[in-house]
Amino acid sequence: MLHRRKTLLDNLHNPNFCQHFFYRCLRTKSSHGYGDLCRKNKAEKYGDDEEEEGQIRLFKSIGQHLLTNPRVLDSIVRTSNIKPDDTVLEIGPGTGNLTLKLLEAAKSVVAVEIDNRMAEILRKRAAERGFEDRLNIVNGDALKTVFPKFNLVVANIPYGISSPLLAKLVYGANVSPFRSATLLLQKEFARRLLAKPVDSSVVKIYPKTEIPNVDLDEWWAFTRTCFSKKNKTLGAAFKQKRKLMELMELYKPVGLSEDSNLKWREYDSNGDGDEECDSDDGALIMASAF
Ligand SMILES: C[S@@+](CC[C@H](N)C(=O)[O-])C[C@H]1O[C@@H](n2cnc3c(N)ncnc32)[C@H](O)[C@@H]1O
Repeated sequence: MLHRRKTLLDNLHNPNFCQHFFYRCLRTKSSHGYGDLCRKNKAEKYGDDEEEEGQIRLFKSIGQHLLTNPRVLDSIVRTSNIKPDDTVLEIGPGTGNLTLKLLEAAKSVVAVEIDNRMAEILRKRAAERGFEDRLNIVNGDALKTVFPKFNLVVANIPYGISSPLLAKLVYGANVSPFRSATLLLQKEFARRLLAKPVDSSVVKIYPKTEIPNVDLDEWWAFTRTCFSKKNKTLGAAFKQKRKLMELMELYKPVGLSEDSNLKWREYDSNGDGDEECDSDDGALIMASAF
């Protein structure tokens, strides 16, 4: 299992690994002409940050921004390099603007959508185009659902779950190996993921062929400890006594000597107190370090 998970690791720092593409005009107003479904119930469920777009209510709290620019949609599909025998996983298909394009190119599409209004619209649109037999709609939370088999990922993913979703794709148990993942990300997230300024928010991730010889659980604990506070450099983190003690705890099983323990303690310049944990940054660093 560990071996299989490691084959999914992405070298996101390698310039040949990630490609950046267009970023302007990625999100435009939608006008699907579908009815205003379940407005009251959804507003209660997702909070009051709804926004009317066309005739369907969108909820910013679950990242509902629909992509309607055909040029952008076509570019994403081109970038994905879909082959006729591919099964594509799309997370957050919304009303299906991208899904229908994917279905034109792929053998089949697995679409995981949390909002049953969107899932219904997608189902209807796919049936109108005769695609229903090649579309598997999973109506549920992508973070909790076990994905059916797929071999390629293409998605305009919901911003709010970008980090845990990426971690699930890369490290998740029961996640199929995939050839690449073409993801439309929030620009700020793409910048953090690649650890450099970006002028695009579409990234293409390729699974790594060489597997780093590390224990992923140890690595995860290490990165969480190092990057547990937003906007703090490693240098600043390592000056904290509490942080050093956490690292010492992590290293105990591999037999760090007492001497090095003492040396580390000498770096404790101010030893300030407790910190909040930002697992989002931890997950990102964990993914990008490979
Ligand atoms: C940025 S929109 C993209 C919609 C569509 N793919 C497009 O490009 O027009 C994100 C979609 O993800 C869905 N979504 C949000 N959170 C989700 C989750 N946890 N699991 C599955 N889908 C989710 C939203 O309902 C929304 O349809």
